[in-house]
Amino acid sequence: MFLGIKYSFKNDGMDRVQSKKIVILSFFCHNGQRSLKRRMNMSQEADLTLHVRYQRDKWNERHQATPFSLSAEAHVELIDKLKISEHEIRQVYLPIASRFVELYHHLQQAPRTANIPLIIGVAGSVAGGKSTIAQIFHTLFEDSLGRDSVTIVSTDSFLYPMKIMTEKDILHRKGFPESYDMEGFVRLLYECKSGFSNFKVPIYSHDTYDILPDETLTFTRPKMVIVEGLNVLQVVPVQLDLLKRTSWIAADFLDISIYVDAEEENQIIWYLERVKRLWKEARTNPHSYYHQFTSLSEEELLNRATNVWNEINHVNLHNYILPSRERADVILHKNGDHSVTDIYVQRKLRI
Ligand SMILES: Nc1ncnc2c1ncn2[C@@H]1O[C@H](COP(=O)(O)OP(=O)(O)OP(=O)(O)O)[C@@H](O)[C@H]1O
Ligand SMILES: CC(C)(CO)[C@@H](O)C(=O)NCCC(=O)O
Repeated sequence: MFLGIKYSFKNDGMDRVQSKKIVILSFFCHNGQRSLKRRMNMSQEADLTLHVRYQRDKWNERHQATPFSLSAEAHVELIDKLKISEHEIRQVYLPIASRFVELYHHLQQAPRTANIPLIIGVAGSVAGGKSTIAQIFHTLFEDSLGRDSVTIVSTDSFLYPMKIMTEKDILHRKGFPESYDMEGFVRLLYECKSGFSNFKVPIYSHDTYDILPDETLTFTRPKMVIVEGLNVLQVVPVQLDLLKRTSWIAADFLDISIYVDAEEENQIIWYLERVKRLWKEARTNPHSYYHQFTSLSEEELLNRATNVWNEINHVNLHNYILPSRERADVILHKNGDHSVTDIYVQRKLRI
């Protein structure tokens, strides 16, 4: 095992990031800029000039004067249910969410973009916190735009079912580009941006480790769509039936993208915590993929999961996920306790 990481690995609190490409609204820029180069190795430096880094205290100074409201329902959802601190919501997520909502309203005013959903991509590592951050934004957006106006789609919905992955002999590459129906995913984004009304996507379950055979997510006329997944910013060109001459990637259809970043040591801890939770729940659920491991001791389970991380998720992180980070408009770097320490924003205005 090249990492040799044990479950007891502690967060060392270090942060690092790099990046590239265009962005958003003026409020993100100027204050608190600092070169990232000091923190990067040589091979990454070429891309660093495209992002501006805001350390958390600078970010807070910048946004503390702006009044942001949070309804009682959103408060319950975020603070009581998701267990995100009010501090974190007010200081980090609300300022970003309110600008995305402004952008949505702005686009609604132009006939060309009216009634077309805003699509926000959330990328990052396995167990890095993508779906939690997608959930935070979902709650904040619906607080402004109304209930059932925002949909989260996970790209895991486009993983090939386990049966097909077994036939193709790619189970050991689950989460790698070839394990997804990328054409299906990109087609969904294309249809959202073309003004289609009704959508239907498969559902993936971490419990069964597979696509659920009889369930689908349906949604109609969303105002915003949050697509979260480790491959949202990857360059996997596909051709669509209606637009045969051009190759498309998912990022072609995103209005804004966020990369959720953290030290790998922390990601492994979060991953192992999730595996342990699924394993405990599997004791009373024979349908769970983790039921087959309930005879293992906790140490055996965590050793097995560490191997899975090292052999699959670590390789995926370094070969395919991290190389897409530079493409993100906003990079949120999290500490071991999930608090955001740095916000990196692309300099170029996208829209
Ligand atoms: N901001 C946060 N505050 C507290 N806990 C969090 C936060 N973000 C994530 N977590 C915890 O970290 C773990 C992984 O988070 P999450 O499921 O959101 O990751 P993910 O990137 O969507 O994973 P995957 O893509 O593999 O499904 C979960 O146990 C979640 O509860
Ligand atoms: C479903 C994905 C690909 C992403 O969420 C991931 O959780 C996964 O299952 N990776 C394969 C290796 C593993 O963690 O079991």
